[in-house]
Amino acid sequence: MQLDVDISSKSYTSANGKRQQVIAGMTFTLRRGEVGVVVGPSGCGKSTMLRILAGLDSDYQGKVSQPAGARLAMVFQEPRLLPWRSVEDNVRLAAPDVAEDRLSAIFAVLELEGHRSHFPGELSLGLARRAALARAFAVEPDFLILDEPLASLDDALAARLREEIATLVASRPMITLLVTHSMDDAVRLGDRIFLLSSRPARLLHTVPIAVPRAQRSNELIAAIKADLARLDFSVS
Ligand SMILES: Nc1ncnc2c1ncn2[C@@H]1O[C@H](COP(=O)(O)OP(=O)(O)OP(=O)(O)O)[C@@H](O)[C@H]1O
Repeated sequence: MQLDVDISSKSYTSANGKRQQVIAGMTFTLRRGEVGVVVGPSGCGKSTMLRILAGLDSDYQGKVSQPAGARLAMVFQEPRLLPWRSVEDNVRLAAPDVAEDRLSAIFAVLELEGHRSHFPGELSLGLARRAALARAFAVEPDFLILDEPLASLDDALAARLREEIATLVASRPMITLLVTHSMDDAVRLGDRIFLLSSRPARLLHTVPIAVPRAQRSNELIAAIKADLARLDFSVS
């Protein structure tokens, strides 16, 4: 089971009728069990790429082969929860067949047990993100897409949520693709890092990280980040 991506071009037509190219070339493969992390400057076309990979946008040049029969879950930048449903109902509606013990395990990992009956309007951004993640994992996806799941959280909460994502990713073999602005998140979570250029996005470097996630010491992470800093690449 693998995801094959070969996008040669993607353009939008703006309100004034001008065509704007957003993606200029991206070819990569992700296999089952792998976490791919996409890093690129703001506005370069990352969310656009994720929408294409999720099958939400077919207006591009190239070819994307999702794994046959793969169940997809996507967590958007803004947690899209149904406001009139509790956290637990949001999850159950997306995953009506989820087993009780699996549901409890997911809520426990994400520290949501005490929030099952809360409504989205009562949640902080961090909690809402975790609820959206719980919903994605309850679906038991084969292909998981996460669009900046740790953005605008404070450092301590982002670090905890990153650990929680790593635990969940380890709990089932799937293809995971995550977008982030943080090289630290990329090096801590990724098996392969895809570094994109500014708009129109082009894949500049693919950086594999061979050491298993659980064995990455702070020293190793710092060394990999130092190596990455030597590449011709900037996220700003
Ligand atoms: N539906 C659309 N119609 C026209 N232009 C769009 C549309 N969606 C995105 N764009 C433009 O495409 C470019 C890339 O947007 P996209 O959201 O993919 O970037 P991004 O890398 O995810 O940005 P960020 O890091 O800020 O989240 C931007 O210039 C944006 O304005």
